[in-house]
Amino acid sequence: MKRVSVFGATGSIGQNTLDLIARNPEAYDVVALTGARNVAQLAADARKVNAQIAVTAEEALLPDLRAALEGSGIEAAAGSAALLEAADRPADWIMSAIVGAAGLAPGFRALRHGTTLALANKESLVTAGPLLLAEAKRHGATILPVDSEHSAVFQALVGEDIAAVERIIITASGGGLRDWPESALASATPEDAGAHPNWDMGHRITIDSASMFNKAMELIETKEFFGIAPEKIETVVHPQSLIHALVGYCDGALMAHLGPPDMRHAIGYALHYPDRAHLPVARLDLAQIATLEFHAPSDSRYPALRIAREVMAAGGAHGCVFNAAKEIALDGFLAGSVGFMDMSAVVAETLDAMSSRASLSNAPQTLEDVLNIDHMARETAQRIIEQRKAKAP
Ligand SMILES: NC(=O)C1=CN([C@@H]2O[C@H](COP(=O)(O)OP(=O)(O)OC[C@H]3O[C@@H](n4cnc5c(N)ncnc54)[C@H](OP(=O)(O)O)[C@@H]3O)[C@@H](O)[C@H]2O)C=CC1
Ligand SMILES: CC(=O)[C@@H](O)[C@H](O)COP(=O)(O)O
Ligand SMILES: [Mn+2]
Repeated sequence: MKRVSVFGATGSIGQNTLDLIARNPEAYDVVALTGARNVAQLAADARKVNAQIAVTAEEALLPDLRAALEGSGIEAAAGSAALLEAADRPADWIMSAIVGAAGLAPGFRALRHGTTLALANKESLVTAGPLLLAEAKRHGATILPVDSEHSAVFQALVGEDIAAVERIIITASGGGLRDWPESALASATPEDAGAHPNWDMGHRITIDSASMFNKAMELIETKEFFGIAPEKIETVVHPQSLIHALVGYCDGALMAHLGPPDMRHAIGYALHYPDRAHLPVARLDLAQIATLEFHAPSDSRYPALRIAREVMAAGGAHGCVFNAAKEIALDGFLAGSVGFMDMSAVVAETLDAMSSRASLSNAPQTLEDVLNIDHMARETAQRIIEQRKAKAP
């Protein structure tokens, strides 16, 4: 039996992962499930898959989790130390699907044990890519990409020499506001931006799709994970989200990965890797689809893409600042204190402010370094939001 743990089990990726695991219960021994606020779901899933332990990130919710697990024999725990302890529990395969930089430390910890880390948490690579990959190498651990575009690239690279890659193209749906006139975007609300045209995902990544911060993160994720020069990484708007990525080789061949917009494909690929197994995803009917469209993303509509290019060029700790500032700007948007188009301004101003205060040119050497820079960037972004509010008419 494969010993598996799911971090972020109550979220969109976590639920899709558990769907695959629950379809084949005799194949898996579930070690740990983690969540945060949704302890009812966490406890129900822990019972369903007979997990050893359920952990909520929210210490105050431990009594609720204990009550929900009463009589099951399943351990309950809470808080950040408990998340790390869960990552220390022996497992062959661990899904990293906590949202935000909060997912970095548990995933990083799990690598110590030489496990296979299925990485949905893109923030880990944006924030600390080189450190994470080095930690995996040090301990003989494997990181498998789960983000749909990166899983697609990974699959298009099987049997190929990375040196023969001329370009990588990751596709973008254009997000929930793609049909809005650009002049109206400034007034978009979280509700407007929170409906994705193709994918059913968590609220934060759905809004990041609308602003293209999701694609901006994915450009950086591509650079970090595949070690490809930024100028070889492109994005193209593809409204159907059926081609997830393409890899272009030096002979002009372009290998595309197609599939329905269902994350159980990328999760299942990582779960069964290096084998392929039957997965319960729809099969594409190309004659029915008939048309696949593509167009270049507009620079003025999606400033996040330009910022990501600057971050990739600058390297060092800029990705960490970029992600932290983006998380704070998104919090502000959700709270109504930052406009939709102002999120990119907050991120750009935070990068400017941090560059003048401290040298970001060196890659962080330890997890503590990363967490310190992340903390500083969050404070800086928060201050910039306050200053912008004070200046607003
Ligand atoms: N959804 C998708 O299809 C895709 C997602 N990703 C990436 O995967 C990750 C997860 O995304 P998604 O599943 O959509 O997100 P969701 O918001 O649906 O789920 C997030 C999960 O993280 C938990 N969580 C939230 N905050 C914390 C915290 N501070 N500490 C510990 N756990 C926490 C949540 O718990 P609770 O709900 O109990 O509060 C939940 O289990 C993100 O990094 C995202 O960018 C990548 C590609 C596709
Ligand atoms: C499913 C997945 O991988 C998401 O990251 C997806 O890419 C979001 O869609 P867009 O960012 O293309 O709108
Ligand atoms: Mn993606």
